Amino acid sequence: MKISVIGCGYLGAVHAAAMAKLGHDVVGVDTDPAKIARLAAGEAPFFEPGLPDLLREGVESGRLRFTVDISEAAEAEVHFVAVGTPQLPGADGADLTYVHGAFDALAPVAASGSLIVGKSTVPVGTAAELAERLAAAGSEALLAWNPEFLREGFAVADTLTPDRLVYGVSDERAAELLDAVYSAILTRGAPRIVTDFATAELVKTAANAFLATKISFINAMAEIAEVTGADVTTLADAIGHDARIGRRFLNAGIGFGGGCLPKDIRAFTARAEEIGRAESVAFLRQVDAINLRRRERVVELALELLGGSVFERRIAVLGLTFKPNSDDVRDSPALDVAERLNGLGAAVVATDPEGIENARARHPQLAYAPDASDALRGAELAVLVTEWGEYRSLDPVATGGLMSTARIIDGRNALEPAAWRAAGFEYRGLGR
Ligand SMILES: NC(=O)c1ccc[n+]([C@@H]2O[C@H](COP(=O)([O-])OP(=O)(O)OC[C@H]3O[C@@H](n4cnc5c(N)ncnc54)[C@H](O)[C@@H]3O)[C@@H](O)[C@H]2O)c1
Ligand SMILES: O=c1ccn([C@@H]2O[C@H](COP(=O)(O)OP(=O)(O)O[C@H]3O[C@H](CO)[C@@H](O)[C@H](O)[C@H]3O)[C@@H](O)[C@H]2O)c(=O)[nH]1
Repeated sequence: MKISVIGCGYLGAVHAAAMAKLGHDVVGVDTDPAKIARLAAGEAPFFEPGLPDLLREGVESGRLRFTVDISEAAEAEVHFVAVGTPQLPGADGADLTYVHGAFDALAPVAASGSLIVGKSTVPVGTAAELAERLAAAGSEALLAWNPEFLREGFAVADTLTPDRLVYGVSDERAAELLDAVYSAILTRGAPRIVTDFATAELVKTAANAFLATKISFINAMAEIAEVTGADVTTLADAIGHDARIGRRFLNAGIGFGGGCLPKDIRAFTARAEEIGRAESVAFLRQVDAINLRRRERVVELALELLGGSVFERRIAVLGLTFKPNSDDVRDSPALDVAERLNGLGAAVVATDPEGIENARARHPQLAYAPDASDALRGAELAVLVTEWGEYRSLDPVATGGLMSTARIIDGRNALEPAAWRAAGFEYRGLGR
C-alpha cells in the first residue's frame, strides 16, 4: 500500500521505517529540514536500537523516502499523523497546535476515500473535533485513531510485534484499510480491538496513567520504607509474585520522565477538568507529586552524605536520559537531579552514553564528561540516575579508586548494595 507518515520524530520515524519493512511504499514528511535530510540519507536522527538498520534497508530498497513537501503524500491511501502533542507552556493540557497544523496541511492533499490515521496521543474528544475540522475544510478523507504503545529503546520491536492494535473508527471501511496496513502483524496473531474514537483515545491515556500510577505506587512504598527501614526492592519482588500485581514497572527510584508519561497524565487531568470529571482522576495529581518528590529525595541524600552542603563539592552524575537505551532527555529526572545539584552550587560533572548532546542543548551551563571514568575522577559523590548497562556493571573497587571519597547514591536501585559497601562505599539507594 502507499502510506504517508506526517511527523517523523521518535514515533513517526520508527513507524515509517516499520511500515516499509512490512512491504509498504512509504513517504515520511516532516517540517524539520535537518531531520528530513538525515532520514533521507538512511540515518537515524536520534538514538534508537535497530532503527538505523531499518532505515537504511527501507531507503536502499526504494520503499522508504522522506520529504518536507506534504504534497508528496497526495498518492497515499493511508496517512499516519505522528506529530508532537507536548504539554502547553505553563498549563497542564496538551498543545494541539502541531496536530491542527498537520491536519490543515493534509486536508487539501489527502485524496477522497483515503484514510487519515491519528497516532499522536491526544485528549479524549480530539478525533471527533478533527473529523469536523476535516469536513469543514471540504476533505472527503476518512478518519481513524490508532494509538501507539511503543517504548523508546524497544521501539522497533514494539512496532513490528505490538501487544495489541487498537482502532478507533467511525465506519467499517477505515478498519478494513487498517487491517490491510497491518496484515503481516495480524497474521502473527496480534490482538486487534476495534472501537470508537473516544475509547481508542482513552485506551492510550488510561494505559499511560496506569503505568505512571504503578511507578508512583512503588515510589510511595519507597518513602514509607525509608522511614521504617524496610527494603522496597524486596517488597516489589514479593508483591510482584502475585500475578494480579506483576513485577514489571515496580522499580522504585527517581521516578518516571520522558516525552510521554509526565505530560500525558497532566493532559488527562486537564481534560477531565474540562469535561467536569476532575475528581475521577484527582489521584493523578498525587501520582505526579510523588514522582517529583523522588528527585528532591536524591538532593536530600546528597546533602546528608556531604554533611549539609554540596557547595563546590565535586559530584559525578551518571546518566542524563530519562531511561537507558534512549538519547531522549525530555522531562528527564536524571537531568533534573543534575540541574538541582548544580543549582545548589555543586561542581557537577555529568555523563551519559547517548544523551550528552541533547542535555547540553537544554542545559549548556552543566559540565559534561565523555564517560563515567572522567566524570568519577576526583568526585566526592557519585549519583547514578539512569541505569545504563555500563553503569550497572561498574566495578565498585575500580570506581572507588577513581573517586576522592567513596560515596554513591543509587537513584535507580540498580546496584548490589552489599558489593559497594564491601568496597568501602557509603551507599544509599531509594527506599532500601
Ligand atoms: N516517543 C514515543 O515513544 C511515543 C510513543 C507513543 C506515542 N507517542 C506520541 O506520539 C506523538 C509524537 O511523539 P514524538 O516523541 O515522536 O515527538 P517528536 O517531537 O519527537 O516528533 C514530532 C515531529 O513532528 C514534526 N512536526 C510538527 N508539526 C508538523 C507538521 N505540521 N507536519 C509535519 N511534521 C510536523 C516535528 O518536526 C517533529 O519531528 C506524541 O503525541 C506522543 O505523545 C510517542
Ligand atoms: O519500574 C519502572 C519503570 C519505568 N520507570 C521510569 O518510567 C519512565 C518511562 O519508562 P517507559 O514507560 O519504559 O518509557 P517510554 O518510552 O516513555 O514509554 C511509555 O510512554 C510511551 C509513550 O506514550 C508509551 O507508548 C509506552 O507504552 C509507555 O511505556 C522512565 O523514566 C523510566 O525510568 C520507573 O521509574 N520504574
